[in-house]
Parts: sequence; C-alpha cells; structure tokens
Amino acid sequence: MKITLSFEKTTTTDVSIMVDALRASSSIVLGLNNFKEIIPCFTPEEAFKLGEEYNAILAGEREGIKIKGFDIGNSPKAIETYKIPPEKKDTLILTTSNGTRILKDMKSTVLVGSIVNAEAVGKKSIEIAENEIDVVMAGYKGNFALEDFLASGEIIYWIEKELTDNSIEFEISDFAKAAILASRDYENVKKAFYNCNSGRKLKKLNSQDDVTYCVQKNISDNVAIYKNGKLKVFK
Ligand SMILES: O=C(O)[C@H](CS(=O)(=O)O)OP(=O)(O)O
Ligand SMILES: [Mg+2]
Repeated sequence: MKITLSFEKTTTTDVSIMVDALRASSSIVLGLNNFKEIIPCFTPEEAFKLGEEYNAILAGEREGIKIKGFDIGNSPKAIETYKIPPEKKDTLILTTSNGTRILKDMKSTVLVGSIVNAEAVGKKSIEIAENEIDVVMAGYKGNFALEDFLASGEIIYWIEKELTDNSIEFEISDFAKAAILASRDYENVKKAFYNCNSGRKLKKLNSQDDVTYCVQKNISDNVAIYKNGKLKVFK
C-alpha cells in the first residue's frame, strides 16, 4: 500500500481523504449526525438553487462569516445541533471557501477526514483502497494551512498503525512521515490550532469555540464518502 500526502489536488485515482480541519471537514463529519446527506457546492447562487430543489437547509461561509440568507454558517457544532424545521428535508447544502471547493475535481473514491474522525477514516480507507491512499490537505485559498497538515498527520498515523497491526506491506512518502511526526504531541497540536492563521481568524470572528470543537481527537466514527455529488456516512 502506498500512502502519500498532497495539497489541493489528489495524485491518485484509488482512495483520497480530503482534510479541511478548520472547518469544512469537521462540519461534514459531525453534520452527518444531524443530516442524512450533505451536498457540497461552489457558489452561494448554486446553494440557493439546490436549497429550493431539495427543500434543504443552507450552510456556509465566505471570509468565515455566514452567507446572507443562509440558515447556518460553517460551524460544526451549529450544523450538528441545528433543529431542522418539520417542513424541511434533512439535506444540507454546504458551500465553504476551501473544503467544498477541493472536492469538485476529485476522480478517486473520496472520504472526508479530520482530527475528529482520524482513526475511523484511516481504518476505512485501508478497507477500500486497492493499493494507494492519498491524504489531501485543502489549505487556505491556495496556501498551506498548518491545521490541515496536523490533522492529516493524525490520520496517517492511524493508517500506518492499522497497516502495521495487520502486517500489510506499505510505503509512506517523506512528506506524509513529516506530518505524522508533527502531529504526535497533542498539546502542541492544540496550541497550533488556536495560533495558526485560520485559528486566529476564527478567534477574531468570535468563533473560537469552533476551534475547540474541531481539535477534539476521535470523537466520531463517521466516515463521509463523496459520491454522485453527495456526502453520506459510509457504512
Ligand atoms: O469557514 C472556515 O473555517 C473556512 C474559511 S475561513 O478560514 O474561516 O475564512 O472555510 P473552510 O472551507 O472550512 O476552510
Ligand atoms: Mg479550512
């Protein structure tokens, strides 16, 4: 099994894991506790159209702030605890600056991962991959994002552990190994989540609670799979 780490675009047609730790991946993984399906889309206009078509709830942000006319921002906790009105379907339309955009061009089997489901997504990726798993950091508008690197390291740590425990031969790229090493000290990981660009930006927007929520390790067994334009829990 070959394990790699990439930025924005995947290098495989086998299995990719999209990682946008602050906050899209966490919103998707935890949002699936409340919504049966999440439809990621790329513009607010598209979201409004899909919202009507599916009689769905709208969530998303631009510059970290809830989009005008939307029901929820890109807050994992707000999405997870949102009370769906009886006249609406339990479908969520989600548009964010980075994570949902990254999903668009992936031709592989795509799972969604973060710190909150690192063990679950790591193990599931091994079950379904033929010979390659590529962990893909979403980043921030074309730039490297520290939180995605650290969350990817946590996921790859679990992939390596599972492969070792099951005596499956593997090869991990040096970039992926670097992410594992960087992610081992959990206290430092937490500090980094609060002090990275996205963490500081969310603090300024009074959304630091979301950082606290997103940095919790393995609180969910949900593995989201992106298929036919929809994200659902992969069973
Ligand atoms: O809402 C988010 O957390 C980010 C955008 S920003 O960093 O707050 O501007 O979007 P995401 O697609 O989850 O990276
Ligand atoms: Mg992000």
